[in-house]
Amino acid sequence: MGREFLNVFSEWAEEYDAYVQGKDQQYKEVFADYDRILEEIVEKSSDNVMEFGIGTGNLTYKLLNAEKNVFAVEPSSQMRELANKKLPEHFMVYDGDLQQYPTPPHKIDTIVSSYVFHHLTDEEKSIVLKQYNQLLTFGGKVIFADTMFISEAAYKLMIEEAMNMGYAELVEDLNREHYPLLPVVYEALKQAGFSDLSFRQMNKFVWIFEGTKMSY
Ligand SMILES: C[S@@+](CC[C@H](N)C(=O)[O-])C[C@H]1O[C@@H](n2cnc3c(N)ncnc32)[C@H](O)[C@@H]1O
Repeated sequence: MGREFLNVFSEWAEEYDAYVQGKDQQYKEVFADYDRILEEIVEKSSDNVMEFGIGTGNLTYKLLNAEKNVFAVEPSSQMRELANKKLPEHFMVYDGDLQQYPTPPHKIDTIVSSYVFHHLTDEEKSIVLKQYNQLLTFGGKVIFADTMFISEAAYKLMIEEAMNMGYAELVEDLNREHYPLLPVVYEALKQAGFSDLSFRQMNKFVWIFEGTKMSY
């Protein structure tokens, strides 16, 4: 699992930046306030950041501009190629994913991702959050932005709404991938040893959640 959706992104890579800027009506609301979402992650981040699933490098770019030290991981070679064009010449983007990644060369006090966590099943999410807790320095944070739903009913309603709008691609996406429920993520974060948990809704689909490592 984990890399099961990779071909979607390899095919989507060239057009991805147009989507996040609202090119496709079906995904307009998913990417509403995209830049503000990334900027909020940057504001919350400390100096030594690990980023998963960097895509074309939009969040990485903002993190580097804010003078963060970034260890960037992305499994799609097409996405890595596009990110390399956007990012500074000698910046390395590593081949890796949410579950398997190279060891960071420096300590990590913040782990971030945007629009990525739903590639894992709930069980896999729980496992990796425990690993991230181990990876982080004391007081370190996990800060993820992704599509999430407050309940199963809210998830179903969103699929129904997309169906009524005739958004076949979005309906297929919502049915295929593992968009989590907030209470499930809350419990997984707690079980993984994170405290000071917070969830903030950024648009109709996307929330940013945050947890702090307060014990070893
Ligand atoms: C919707 S894009 C988000 C890209 C970028 N983070 C952004 O906010 O624009 C999802 C990215 O996650 C990557 N991805 C897919 N499966 C993954 C996995 N298991 N672990 C890490 N990244 C994954 C894809 O290749 C793609 O670049």
